[in-house]
Order: sequence, then structure tokens, then C-alpha cells
Amino acid sequence: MKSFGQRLKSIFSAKIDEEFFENMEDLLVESDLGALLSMEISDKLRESCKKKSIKNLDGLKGELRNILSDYVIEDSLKVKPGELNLFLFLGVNGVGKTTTIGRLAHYFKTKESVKDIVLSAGDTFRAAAIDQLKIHGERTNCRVVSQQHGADPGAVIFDTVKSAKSKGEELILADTAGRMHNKTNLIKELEKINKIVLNAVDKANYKKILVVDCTTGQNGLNQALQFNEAVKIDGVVLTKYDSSAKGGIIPAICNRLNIPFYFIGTGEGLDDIKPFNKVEYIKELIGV
Ligand SMILES: Nc1nc2c(ncn2[C@@H]2O[C@H](COP(=O)(O)OP(=O)(O)OP(=O)(O)O)[C@@H](O)[C@H]2O)c(=O)[nH]1
Repeated sequence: MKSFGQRLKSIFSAKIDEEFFENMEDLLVESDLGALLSMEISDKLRESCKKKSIKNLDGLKGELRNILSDYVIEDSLKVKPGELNLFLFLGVNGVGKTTTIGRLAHYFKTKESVKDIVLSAGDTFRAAAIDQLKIHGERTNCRVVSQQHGADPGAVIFDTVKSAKSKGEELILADTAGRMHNKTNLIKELEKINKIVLNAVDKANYKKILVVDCTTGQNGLNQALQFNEAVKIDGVVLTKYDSSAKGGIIPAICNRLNIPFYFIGTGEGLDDIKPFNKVEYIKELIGV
């Protein structure tokens, strides 16, 4: 599939006319920005091109970069030294939560020199998720707190907080299930986990992080809205950025929920994650 930048080039004919802006709007919709946001961005682009008499593709790309920049929020996910940090990972099944925890354990150890990281196997719904987390624990040399398949996830995370506090560990990366017998159960379970964590951590740096799969398109926005309603999300990690030529879900989520993106997953290996960089992302999307 062609990238946004390649397609932008192909819809650009000699002049920037009404047909161009119509195609532009379609292109934004196809790139997962959603109909309303695409219209808004395309209208702003039309206006500024008119005002500044922009007539070439480079000028237009520059304007689009400026406009998109207002819709994309970047923030760094930092471990606060000397206190307990708890990052709780949420998201529907298969988006890459467990893999993200493994990659971030590796990242924080190697790039941010965080010494004591503990992984909490809060996805007790899928038996394999516990084993998968244990493997990540072995690979990254991190302690793993788990109970048996089907155990209460709130209890697992509560135990993790208790033991991390007594051992003076700095960072907990906690997994949660992405699937339950039905959606209402999942949301209820997450609300319960959140309450337990809030009671257990008191002064911790607690972040609720949604993991969104880049290949699911606009569905990612619906997931963000649902999870945010249950437990007010602090920020997002986008996975499988390597498997999609789109990525318009980023401005769509930032714009609707006013939350930042922290990291981008670019593969299945331990090193395949990087902090989200807004300027780089917009450059990559539009094509320099
Ligand atoms: N190409 C690619 N694959 C990824 C990335 N992140 C995760 N995956 C793959 O996506 C699949 C699902 O990842 P998991 O980490 O098991 O997903 P999960 O959200 O924990 O799934 P549940 O436990 O079922 O909720 C695995 O095969 C991962 O290797 C990424 O950034 N790029």
C-alpha cells in the first residue's frame, strides 16, 4: 500500500484547485483520521493556501505539517526516581500489551537505567499471557508477580504493589486482560483494578496507558473512547506501526481525547519500540 505522502503526490496535479481539496479530504479519511477531522483539516488547508497564495506541492506540505502539528500530542513517559511508578497497560486483545511490557522493560533498563522493574501478570483471563510475561521477565531480567490462570487480576496487581513497596522497586509494568466473557465485564474489571491500584499506591506515579494497534484503523478511536470512559487514560502506545502505511489514528485520538502518545511499536523484537516523536511522525506521514 502506498504511503500518505506518495498518495498526496499522486493527487497533486498542476494546480491546487477544488478537486484537489476534495481528493485531499478523501485521502485523510482513508488514512484513518475520520470524516469530521478530515474535513476540518482539509478546510484549514484550503483557507491557508488561499491566504498565502500557495501553489506548489512543497508549500502545501509545509502548511499541512503546521496544521497537523496542532492536532498531535507528544509526551514522554518518565520513571520518577525515588518513588514507586506504576504503568498499567490496557487495550483489547491482541493489540500488543504483553509484548509492549517486555519491550518497555528492556527500554527502561537499557535506555533509562531503571534498575528494579517488576512485571505484574494482571491478564489472568488468557493462560498464555502469564507464560508470555514470564518469558519477558526472564529475557529482561525482571521479577514477575503472577497467580494462576483465572485468579483475580486486582489481587495480582495489589500483591505486586505490596511486594514492590517492601523491596523498594521503582517500576511496575502491569498487564491486563483485553477480553472477558463480554465487554461489560471487561470494563467493570478495569474499573475495579483501577480502584484497587488507587488504594494501594497512594503516592505513586500511576499512569493508565492504552495500547492501540495501528492496523485496526478508526476502531482504535472507539477503543480509546470506551477505555477512557472506564478509567480515564493518561496516554497511548501505538503498536504495529511497521505493519501499516497509515497512522492517521494518532491525530484522531489526540484530537478527540486530548491525550498524548508516549511510544511507537515498530516490530516484535525487544528493541522495536521508540518514544513517540511528533515532528518525526508528521514528517514520515506527509513525506518530506
Ligand atoms: N509487527 C508487529 N507486531 C507486534 C507489535 N506489537 C505486538 N505485535 C505482535 O502482536 C501479537 C499480539 O501481541 P500480544 O502482546 O500478545 O497482545 P496482547 O494485547 O497482550 O493480547 P491479549 O493478551 O490477547 O490481550 C504478537 O504476535 C506480537 O508479537 C509491533 O509493534 N509490530
